[in-house]
Amino acid sequence: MGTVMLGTEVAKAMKERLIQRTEALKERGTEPKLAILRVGARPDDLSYERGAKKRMELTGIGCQVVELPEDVSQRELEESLKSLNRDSSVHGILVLRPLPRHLDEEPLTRIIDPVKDVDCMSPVNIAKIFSGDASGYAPCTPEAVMEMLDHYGIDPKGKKVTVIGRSMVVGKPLAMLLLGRHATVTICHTRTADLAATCRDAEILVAAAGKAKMVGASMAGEGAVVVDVGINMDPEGNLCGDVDFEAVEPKASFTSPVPRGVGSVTTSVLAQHVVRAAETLSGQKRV
Ligand SMILES: Nc1nc(=O)c2c([nH]1)NC[C@@H]1CN(c3ccc(C(=O)N[C@@H](CCC(=O)O)C(=O)O)cc3)C=[N+]21
Repeated sequence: MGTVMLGTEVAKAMKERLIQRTEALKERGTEPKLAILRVGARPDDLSYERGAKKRMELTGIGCQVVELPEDVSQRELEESLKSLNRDSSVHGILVLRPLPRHLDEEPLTRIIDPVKDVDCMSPVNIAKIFSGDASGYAPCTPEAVMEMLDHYGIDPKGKKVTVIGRSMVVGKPLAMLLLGRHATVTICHTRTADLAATCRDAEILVAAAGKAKMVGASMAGEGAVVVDVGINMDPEGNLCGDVDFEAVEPKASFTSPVPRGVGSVTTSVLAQHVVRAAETLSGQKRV
């Protein structure tokens, strides 16, 4: 029986540090604030927004929601983002994605101020993550995986790590963050020849494929660390991960569940990025 890695433990450890930084900002006259830009009302967006608002409140960070109608025009959406860029009371901007199909995300990635881009939409931040420039912001979910590994004392250095999934939101940035910590990273995807063997060979396995319970016991090595990043709905409509937790947990040394795993750390990383942006924008850069 290994250790179950709970997001609440990680979030609790991060919270105290974040409150101190937020208080220090307020003492110097800066009220850190996140703006969430939402188009329409997708259940996934609303769920994340609720968690983000609650987390900001717990850490003393302001949170403003800008809700635009589902049929908003591209021009209006871009104008809305530009006004958040210009608003000096806003330090972090989160554009909930994916956007409705009639909208083009690409121009937004170039409009958003990279210093306020706390969820890594901008090519500037993507390039920084690629080049290992710590002044950039990684997407919150991959950074939540790193926070979880650190909290449980799992050092990726020199470890064989397999990441299932190569999305720009999780798989690819996560591989870069792991590489930055000297892991030996293999990225698996739909064209990988022998997925099960590649997963079994990993000392740390991260599932970010978006396929409910695709990782069974035959895909986890004995004593491996298994991190589940999946956010799926099972046939009964409950949130579930990419990992079959019951089958894998008995073999693994550490396992993160869904819900109550990485997902519940993501908003703490978001809060950390807003605080860092406020420190940068108010000239109170941390040493
Ligand atoms: N730019 C952008 N970045 C995102 O990161 C992003 C997004 N847009 N759009 C929506 C999706 C969805 N998403 C979730 C993350 C965590 C939980 C989460 O906290 N899940 C809890 C359970 C919550 C529950 O039970 O409802 C858990 O895993 O323990 C949910 C949803 C991030 N998203």
